[in-house]
Amino acid sequence: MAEKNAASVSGSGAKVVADIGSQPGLTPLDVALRLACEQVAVSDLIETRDLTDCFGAILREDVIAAVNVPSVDNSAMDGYALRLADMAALPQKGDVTMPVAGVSLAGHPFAGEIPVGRAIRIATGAAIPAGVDAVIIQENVTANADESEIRIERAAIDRLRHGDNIRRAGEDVKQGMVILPAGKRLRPQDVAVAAGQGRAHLVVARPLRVAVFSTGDELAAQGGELPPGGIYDSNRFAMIGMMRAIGCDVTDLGLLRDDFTVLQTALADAAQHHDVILTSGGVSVGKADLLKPVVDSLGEIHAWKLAIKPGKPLMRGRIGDCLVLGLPGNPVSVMVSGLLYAVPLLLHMMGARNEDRAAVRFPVPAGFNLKRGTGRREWLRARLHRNGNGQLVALPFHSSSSGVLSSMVWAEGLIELAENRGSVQQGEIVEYIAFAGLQAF
Ligand SMILES: Nc1nc2c(c(=O)[nH]1)N[C@H]1C(S)=C(S)[C@@H](COP(=O)(O)OP(=O)(O)OC[C@H]3O[C@@H](n4cnc5c(N)ncnc54)[C@H](O)[C@@H]3O)O[C@H]1N2
Ligand code: MOO
Repeated sequence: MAEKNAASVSGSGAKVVADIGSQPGLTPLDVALRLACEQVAVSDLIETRDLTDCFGAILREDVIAAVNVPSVDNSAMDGYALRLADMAALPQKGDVTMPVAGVSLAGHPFAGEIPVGRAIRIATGAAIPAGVDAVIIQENVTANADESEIRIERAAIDRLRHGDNIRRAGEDVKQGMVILPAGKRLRPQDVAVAAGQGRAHLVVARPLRVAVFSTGDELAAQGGELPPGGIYDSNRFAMIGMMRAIGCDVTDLGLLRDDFTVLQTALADAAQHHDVILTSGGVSVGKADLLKPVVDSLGEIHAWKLAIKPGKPLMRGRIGDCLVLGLPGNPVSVMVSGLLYAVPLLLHMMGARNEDRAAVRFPVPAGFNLKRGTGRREWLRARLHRNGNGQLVALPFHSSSSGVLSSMVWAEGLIELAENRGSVQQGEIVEYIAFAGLQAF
């Protein structure tokens, strides 16, 4: 029956039915993210920032080149600017000598046209005088003591071609072109290219205000005693780190007990002052898993349970205008669902372009065997390893438990196994996602 294989996700009155293959009740990640991006609006909050504060921000304007870069033809090397016609007029055998008519330095151009039969001493970045066809590097030239005359090696003359060592105006950036499109997450080179246009400010997304807290009666705060059976809260730090890495303005709301009223009061208050609430724990089906009923009592639940491993019980809801993301409590689940669901969704809210969210993924042979059923997309904590034949293979951590946070410390990336992927045999190709390619690392 079609119903059995369909996940139904309701939100804002909309009912969406997704085909989820062999995991009834679970929504595949791609579907869940697409629905979330449709239902959660791109924030219209933008701000103008000094260039030096723009690193990592999401650009919210198209940056159009105001000037050509370089602004004029200039020399790529230190040497001598020449006319090719003069070279042709010289004796065609042996080294040649030529008088030097002047100097062109960066910021101090030679005025006027190059005189016939003469060279101009030129520095890297200096404007090419009118009439010049090529620059010969100084290593191929010997100047006399007062640099009034040069001797040019024959081999260098024979090699010289029109345009040699000349960088043309607009060769790098042409005036009028979109040099940075809106939605780009600004890396050092992006900010630098804007600086090259003389821009002192850019319009970027205002950081989302994200409230973060961990839930669970077993949790203890750092610096305090660890009660019997207790566990120090680690998830909050993983969440804060991931949110800061994508430029969010994070409020650390600490630990909350598994108590309906405590959670309700804290969430209601946080929703007033934040764009997003990000929590860990309490989203599964246990007696103390109160997050869903609490969010339901204050707003709406839009999605629950994804066809992913780890991270299955992830919840998305809303309290007023505040997005609520309830990540599952297991420490690896927090990180994996945070990196692959929360981070892309929040980047979408800040206006990031799709392409910028693509992780660095590449196919690698498996260096392992794995028995596996199908249904959920799964990520194994992994590393790349060069085997005895010099071949790069992906190796998973020895435990796939979502409680083993140290596996994330060991790992340098994730092996992704698609929903319909069966068992893996050594040597078969698997998808590897490098942490370095994920936005929050
Ligand atoms: N009967 C079922 N039980 C469970 C299911 C299920 O479908 N049926 N799903 C499992 C999956 S998958 C996950 S993931 C967990 C998630 O449950 P919760 O979100 O309710 O998380 P908790 O129960 O609160 O905690 C799970 C685990 O993680 C530890 N934890 C929690 N918070 C932190 C923290 N801040 N720092 C460090 N460690 C934390 C907690 O002590 C638990 O060990 O549910 C499964 N159960
Ligand atoms: O997300 Mo749960 O961690 O699939 O174990």
